[in-house]
Amino acid sequence: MSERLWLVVPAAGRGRRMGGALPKQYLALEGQPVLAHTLARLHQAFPAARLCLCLDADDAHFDPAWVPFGQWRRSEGGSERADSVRRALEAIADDADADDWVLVHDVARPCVRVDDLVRFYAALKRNPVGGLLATPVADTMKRDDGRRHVASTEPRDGLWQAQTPQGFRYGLLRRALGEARVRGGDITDEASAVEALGLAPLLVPGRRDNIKITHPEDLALAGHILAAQRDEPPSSPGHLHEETP
Ligand SMILES: Nc1ccn([C@@H]2O[C@H](COP(=O)(O)OP(=O)(O)OP(=O)(O)O)[C@@H](O)[C@H]2O)c(=O)n1
Ligand SMILES: C[C@](O)(CO)[C@H](O)COP(=O)(O)O
Repeated sequence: MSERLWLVVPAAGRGRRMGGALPKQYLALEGQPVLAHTLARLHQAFPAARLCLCLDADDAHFDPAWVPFGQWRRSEGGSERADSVRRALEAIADDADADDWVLVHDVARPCVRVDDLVRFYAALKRNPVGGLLATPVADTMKRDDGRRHVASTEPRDGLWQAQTPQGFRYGLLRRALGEARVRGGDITDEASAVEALGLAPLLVPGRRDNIKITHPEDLALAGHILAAQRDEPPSSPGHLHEETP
């Protein structure tokens, strides 16, 4: 059987840093819930992919009308993001092959560009380990002394900010997240679980407008980004970083 593409969208977070009663994936962004924007972008890039959407078991806000995919299923979220993704991989186990690609994309990143999604997937195919969209750190980095005073200025050379999607073969990702669970500790993205196996995921240069809506001010920012992206000429390079060698 030929390899297939699965999209896993963790959408079971409570949005504690955002605050408010409604989880951030259901907040209105340009007249639509954040979740609908994110799924629409993924569908534009990968219309034939199979989607697994991680939702909280008690989610009272989700509407299946927001899902544009023909083939999709929902899985139950876990207590942490990694648990939600792990459960999604279990939920597709009957149909997924070890060599299938799985792209994991936060529901809270609705501004990801369709051309970056397509470019990212193409880049993955050139790297057996898989990889992630990321941007080089652009600010001067300070370490604090625990009391909000600067202890040191840290070199930023070689530092990248991890984004999503992060993409790996199904078999590798399932093993990596399974072993991470046994080891314990905090895994905030898929790549770190794969790194712990001694492998080196590819850093695919992304763009800084693929923000994660985390804090209250991010929602307005996402609205401005979507509006600006709409007004861009189709061939605009945006703030794309050079491809790494
Ligand atoms: N148990 C969890 C926690 C997070 N997520 C998802 O993982 C992504 C990134 O997480 P984050 O921004 O931390 O979202 P929240 O957990 O909702 O936010 P917070 O940490 O502020 O509570 C989001 O798409 C979120 O819905 C998830 O599916 N299951
Ligand atoms: C996966 C991620 O979006 C990459 O930046 C991020 O690690 C999620 O982290 P969070 O602390 O759970 O928001």
